[in-house]
Amino acid sequence: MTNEQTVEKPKPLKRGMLDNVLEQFNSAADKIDLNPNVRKILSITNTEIIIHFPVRMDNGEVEVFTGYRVQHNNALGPYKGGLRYHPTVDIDAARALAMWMTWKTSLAGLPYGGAKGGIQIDPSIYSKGELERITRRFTYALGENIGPEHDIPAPDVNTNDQTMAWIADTYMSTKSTSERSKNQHVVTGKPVGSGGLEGRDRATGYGVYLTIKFWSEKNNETLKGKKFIVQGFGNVGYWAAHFLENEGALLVGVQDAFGSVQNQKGITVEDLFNYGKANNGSIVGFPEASAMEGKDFFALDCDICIPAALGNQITKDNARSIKASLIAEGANGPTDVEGEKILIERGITIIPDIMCNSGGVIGSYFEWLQNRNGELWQMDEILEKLEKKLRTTFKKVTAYSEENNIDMRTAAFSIAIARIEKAYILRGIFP
Ligand SMILES: NC(=O)C1=CN([C@@H]2O[C@H](COP(=O)(O)OP(=O)(O)OC[C@H]3O[C@@H](n4cnc5c(N)ncnc54)[C@H](OP(=O)(O)O)[C@@H]3O)[C@@H](O)[C@H]2O)C=CC1
Ligand SMILES: O=C(O)CCC(=O)C(=O)O
Repeated sequence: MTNEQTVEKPKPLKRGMLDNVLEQFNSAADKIDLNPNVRKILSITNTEIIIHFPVRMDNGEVEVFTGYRVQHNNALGPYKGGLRYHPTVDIDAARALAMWMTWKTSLAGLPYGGAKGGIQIDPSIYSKGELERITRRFTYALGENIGPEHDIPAPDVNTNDQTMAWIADTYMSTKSTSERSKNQHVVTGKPVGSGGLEGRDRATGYGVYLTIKFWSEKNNETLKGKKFIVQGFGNVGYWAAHFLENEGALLVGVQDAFGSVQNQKGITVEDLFNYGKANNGSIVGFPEASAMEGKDFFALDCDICIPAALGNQITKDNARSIKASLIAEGANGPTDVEGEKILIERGITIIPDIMCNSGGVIGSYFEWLQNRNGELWQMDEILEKLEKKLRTTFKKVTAYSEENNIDMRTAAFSIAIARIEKAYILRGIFP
């Protein structure tokens, strides 16, 4: 008798965001023949912080949370990037998102490097008081790993101006009285009444809209009457939809974490926003639209598709069914490498995340400067400056893409990486 054992077959490894960002990086690095030493440095993160910290809950019990901050690279300036509160936050997600920040800040010509972090948590199950204590404890535990001239967090998924105000307050309270106000720019995305920038709330979505507008102008098209869908109706998705609607485009489908709705005759952005506010943040049941299966969402009939939620949403499983001719990546890493290959084969244009959603970090830079210089900027001048900066980047990326006959993502990565390479070489470290 043989002693048979059931051998479990190894499960296929699921491609993660880190695989994607590294593949995107390597593909651009090959194209520009990146200095091999710089390639080694940029392939890995500089610092990775994992913190387990205890917080007392409303019921008196103590829960231990896990927070992350990954600092990828700071060759061009202090680390910069958001904090995400979501169950999917882990070390690999933080690494990938930190790398995207490095390319994003470099591409935008900002004096920053890249970082990202957050807490592995479903914030919807905690009270506001608990979230405040969690945020303050996390900030305290991060200590001098963040700082206004060292690493400057900002909002991301499930964090907002209130979260940033708690972080700023906690961080500043660790300084001597005379030093406190000098440290306000330890975070950006703060409330306007507390060191925040007019317009930072809409900066990312405004930037998404602008890059779509620039693309239409370049192709002698107008946005009027163009149909668009948005995955994620939070900060980025809502504001992008708001500005597109103002320009005459028609929102025909929205998906959030709870469900998906569609109406080919159009969904009024403000009505959906108000419905969501009154409905615990969910769009489900919105009376001016019909519910639909989430799996069919990206196959909706439309001209423009805006993924503005999480990473890895457009993959080989749904890329063939996409009807839009333009994908504007509001989210970070929404299209995986396999999905992207299919989209490119099909002639679908992608405005890559590191350009498309860079309005947020550009707005953050303005806030940081405002705080640093003791100034107060007005909304009009801020949006104007933002547009100017994004237009410059857009022109550079499209020109590079055309000259080298490559897609916009590879062009954007190439420009971003070359700027960092130049900084290293100018310092004389790697001749
Ligand atoms: N905030 C910023 O300034 C910037 C953000 N980004 C990126 O934009 C994206 C969105 O961020 P932001 O708008 O700030 O985050 P928010 O938390 O404000 O909104 C996130 C939205 O995504 C939805 N969502 C979450 N999970 C899913 C899912 N599985 N399927 C469909 N929808 C889902 C949420 O739905 P629900 O409300 O139901 O949970 C919510 O509508 C992220 O990728 C972020 O990294 C990029 C640059 C800057
Ligand atoms: O505003 C910032 O500093 C960064 C925002 C962010 O996290 C992002 O661009 O992905």
